[in-house]
Amino acid sequence: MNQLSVQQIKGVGPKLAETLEQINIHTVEDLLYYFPNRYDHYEQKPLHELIHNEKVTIVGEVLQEPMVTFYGRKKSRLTVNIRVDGAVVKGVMFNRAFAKKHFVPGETISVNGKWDQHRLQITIDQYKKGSMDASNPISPIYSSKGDIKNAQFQKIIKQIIQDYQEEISEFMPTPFLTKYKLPDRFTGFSEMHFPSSFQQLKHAKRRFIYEELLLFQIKMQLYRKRNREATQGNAQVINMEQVKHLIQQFPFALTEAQKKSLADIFRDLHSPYRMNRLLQGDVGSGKTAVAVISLYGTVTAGKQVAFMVPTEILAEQHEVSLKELLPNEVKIHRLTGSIKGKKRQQILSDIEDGSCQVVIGTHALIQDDVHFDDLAYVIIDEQHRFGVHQRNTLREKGILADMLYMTATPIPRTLSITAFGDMDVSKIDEMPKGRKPVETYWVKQNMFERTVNFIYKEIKKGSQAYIICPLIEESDKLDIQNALDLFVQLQEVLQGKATVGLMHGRLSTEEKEQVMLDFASNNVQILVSTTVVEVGVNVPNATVMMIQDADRFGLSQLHQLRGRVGRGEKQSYCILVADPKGETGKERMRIMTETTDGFELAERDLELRGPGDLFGVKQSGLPEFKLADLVHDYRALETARTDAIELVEHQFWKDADYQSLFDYLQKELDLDKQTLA
Ligand SMILES: Nc1ncnc2c1ncn2[C@@H]1O[C@H](COP(=O)(O)OP(=O)(O)OP(=O)(O)O)[C@@H](O)[C@H]1O
Repeated sequence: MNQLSVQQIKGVGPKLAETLEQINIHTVEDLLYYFPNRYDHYEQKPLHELIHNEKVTIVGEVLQEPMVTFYGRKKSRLTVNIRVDGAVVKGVMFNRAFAKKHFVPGETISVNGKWDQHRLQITIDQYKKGSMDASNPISPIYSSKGDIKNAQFQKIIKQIIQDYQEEISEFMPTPFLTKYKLPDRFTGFSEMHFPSSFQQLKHAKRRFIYEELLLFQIKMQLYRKRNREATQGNAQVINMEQVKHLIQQFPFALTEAQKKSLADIFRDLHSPYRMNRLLQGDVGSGKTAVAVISLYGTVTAGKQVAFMVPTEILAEQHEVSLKELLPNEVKIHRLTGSIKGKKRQQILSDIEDGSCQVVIGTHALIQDDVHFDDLAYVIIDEQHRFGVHQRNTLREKGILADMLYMTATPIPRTLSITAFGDMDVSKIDEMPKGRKPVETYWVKQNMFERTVNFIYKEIKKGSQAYIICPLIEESDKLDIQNALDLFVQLQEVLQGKATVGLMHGRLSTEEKEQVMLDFASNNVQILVSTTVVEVGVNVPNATVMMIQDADRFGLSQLHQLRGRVGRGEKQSYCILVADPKGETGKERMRIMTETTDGFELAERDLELRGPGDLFGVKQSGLPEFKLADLVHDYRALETARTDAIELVEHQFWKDADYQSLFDYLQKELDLDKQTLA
């Protein structure tokens, strides 16, 4: 039935079909899943029960001809008096002067709009001659994408529900429908589009939310199964003696959590299955150390490693630490977008002939002209910035290497089982010994001088500081302290006392490199920067992180920034400079001063801002659900996941009762039973 094209629907001509195609509706099923984005409620209530400022419906008699006044260019205001229950209500409608003819004195009219109780006035959105259809008071409103009017949508969908009842077959397993008291598919669709009551609408929504999450989770579990089982021949022969030797040479002893993660990774690297693992750990917990040790394993197996990071700064920084930590004979190259010409050619050729064992770089690593000789291990740092799409690019390129994704962003469980449901997870849930929690203070803008004095005192003790600003240059629109201004100002104030550096995204690669080197070697004591230092930058001697206009950042981002300090043994400080106007801004500042636990912050951020903002849904490749909401439908998500795991473990595709579910999934997944068996 989902194959049925919209053109086959009665009343849909080629032109309408084309418009539907433009908004990505090709089949009858697409239309059925095009749920209303809200519902208007035309329930009539007595005047005294109407609530001020709410949308209401009023039915009454038009008292006299409406009055229309014109003002400005093309603007108009229509006023009409309507008699309701013996009272007179004033109806006001803007810029629809043509509607005057529909308001005929003595006739009944129904109007819908915002109610002003004090003036007994309604701002009319919709009107209809005669009484409202009392039999169907809940009316679906579709988002008016394209040129299709709401009434048209209603008509087509009504038609489908009438004509295709037989074809709308159920694919959800009956035991689940019974267990969760969910309506069947046909009832679900008809209640979603034309609810008989809000209660029924609620059940229909529950059904489709669960359906959406269950299908998604089954896909994840199937991917996971397929990845684990269908990619044999990946076993690496690692020289663990050499790896142990490297660990002994490290400047510190590994934490238990690091050791455990390493054990997980080495188990995967040794195994014939392809690793698909997420390494999660709060900022500064020592993920990079784990990555370095594990990649050395692959080097000892005589194979190549690609280490992908989100920014050029990080690529440089990691290159330096890799060269420091790994034995001299390991050949390491850095490949980023800004490396061009002969140098690039040389690097590409070293990668292709296998003489270079470790390549560290940005997206440039997955470009078409990069060919590896024997790539066996890919590490991707700051996972959410690459997202599912790029993960798939690697997969599509036929790269069957073992994969490790690292993220410092503590991912709330709801998100991790959604975005990373197809992966195994290792967590570093312990900080290296001797770390002191960063002390966080929230100060107002007018305390700037005191804060700078504080920073100066820290610098006299030999430490360093970051000052982060949201924008590079002054903007007319936003009254934000900007990096350039602040840089100039500080240079003046601290002349002869401290060196100040400036870092932002518009500097050339060489300039950025130089500034970072100067900061890393303490030639620059204060680094004024935009958020380019947000992820991964590691200068353990820095003890102050001051963030200007801190209320403009989300909690997770503030936490990332704060994570740039407190990376050594000295006490570190984070100073949030902000005069937030709204409650959410104030709340964020308070939360930051109360906890340094990344997971708690991420959960709070999710509550305050929603999953889209936290990760930037588009870039992150987080699935965009039609109905399900990752915050509110948390329970349904957990249930769906448990059910999906169970279904896949029990090989539901072999069970006759689950055939329709399998058939439904198969179309999208391109899976056949042989590969699954
Ligand atoms: N076990 C350990 N004991 C002491 N210091 C450690 C340990 N592991 C890592 N470090 C040091 O802690 C700092 C942070 O480590 P690393 O950069 O590996 O963390 P990370 O988790 O990658 O951080 P981020 O997420 O912020 O990039 C580094 O200076 C590193 O040398």
